[in-house]
Amino acid sequence: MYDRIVDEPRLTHRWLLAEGESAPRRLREMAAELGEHYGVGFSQIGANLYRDGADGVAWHGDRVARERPEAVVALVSLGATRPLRLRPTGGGASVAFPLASGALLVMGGTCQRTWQHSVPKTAASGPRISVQFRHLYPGAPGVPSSA
Ligand SMILES: O=C(O)CCC(=O)C(=O)O
Ligand SMILES: [Fe+2]
Repeated sequence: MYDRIVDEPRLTHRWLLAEGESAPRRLREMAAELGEHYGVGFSQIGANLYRDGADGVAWHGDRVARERPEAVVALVSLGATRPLRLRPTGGGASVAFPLASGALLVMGGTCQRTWQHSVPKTAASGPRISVQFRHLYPGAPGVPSSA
């Protein structure tokens, strides 16, 4: 995701907790509680702002997947309801998850390798923020490649 080019008109930010960056308290609390629940140490928090329907993100799998056989990516959706779609990697029928404000979607197992996800552009939408929680992977910023 972060090292290759996908169509992503939207505004993004990341906090790298593993590098000692401090995210807002609420987000750190969410990372801690979700991590405890899913049994992983979330070490980075991402936030995307989709300003309107013209913002979106094209089909992709998150980079964490290529470094690990399995990965947990948890995301919390805030604001306008936008569908997050999932399809088998490379194509095929997709399934849509309309994420209302406050919805939690967790992608686990091999999902980032064997499936792709996207948030398609749409004719009209109010603003939406997606907050994602990802865990350490070798070679990630601040993580030795042997980690
Ligand atoms: O907007 C979303 O909920 C998905 C974001 C996403 O797939 C990403 O940032 O990698
Ligand atoms: Fe993603």
